[in-house]
Amino acid sequence: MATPPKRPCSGPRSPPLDGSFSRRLKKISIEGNIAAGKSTFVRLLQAASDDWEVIPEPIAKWCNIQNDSDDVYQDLSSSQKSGGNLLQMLYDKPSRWSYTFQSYACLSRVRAQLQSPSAKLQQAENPVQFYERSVYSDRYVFASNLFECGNLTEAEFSVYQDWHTWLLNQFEPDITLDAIIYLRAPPQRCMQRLLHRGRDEEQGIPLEYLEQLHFKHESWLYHRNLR
Ligand SMILES: Nc1ncnc2c1ncn2[C@@H]1O[C@H](COP(=O)(O)OP(=O)(O)OP(=O)(O)O)[C@@H](O)[C@H]1O
Ligand SMILES: Nc1nc(=O)c2ncn([C@H]3C[C@H](O)[C@@H](CO)O3)c2[nH]1
Repeated sequence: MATPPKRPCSGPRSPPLDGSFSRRLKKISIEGNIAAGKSTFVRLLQAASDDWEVIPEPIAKWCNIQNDSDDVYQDLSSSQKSGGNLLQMLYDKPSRWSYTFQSYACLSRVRAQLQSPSAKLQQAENPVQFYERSVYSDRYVFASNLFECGNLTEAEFSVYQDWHTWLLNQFEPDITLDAIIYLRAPPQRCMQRLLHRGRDEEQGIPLEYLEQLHFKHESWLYHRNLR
């Protein structure tokens, strides 16, 4: 059977944006440790200007809310509807679920970073899309940390890195960020906020994990190139 021709990668499912809008649109990710305050901060950004649009981290998708009347549930793929709570599975048994979780988290971040601006944003003079985390923290913070802790094997991490590099090359320049805002918070403070927030899946997270993630954020954002 003949191989189908390669589809153009920039926005295959969305109408093309006009060139002047694409040039004006800025893409910024908000990075930080667990419970550093990213969701709180992006909610403030959303309310601050009509020119700003927020794309939240799709945690509801990872937790698979089992409610047919819920908009988020309607948006889940059929494989995920029967897939359980991936975030819970990750925290319960990281050596089994890290590769699966990391692949799915990254896929949802690629989708998020390629999301078409809303109709309202397309009218904006200085449009900005803010993302809660990015394909970069997925790799340089979370996947890298899971590998260093032995929860991703060498083979899994190298397969992950291979398709991550390939995917980003395919979607360049649409996926490229203009800036990163890092919310720096000491791990102890993140721990207090996390316990106070009380999300079920995260109840067993030890301080040591937050310290590892803190170190990964710092070394990634201060000592490495972003690509
Ligand atoms: N600047 C702040 N000062 C004090 N408390 C805060 C601040 N920002 C957020 N919080 C509180 O800390 C908790 C965690 O905040 P939030 O959910 O915004 O973190 P997050 O970075 O989005 O977490 P996650 O990494 O899990 O997505 C919440 O209970 C929130 O109300
Ligand atoms: N392992 C791992 N990889 C990721 O890319 C990732 N992104 C977010 N998270 C976890 C942190 C919070 O508990 C919760 C909400 O941010 O989800 C992740 N965990």
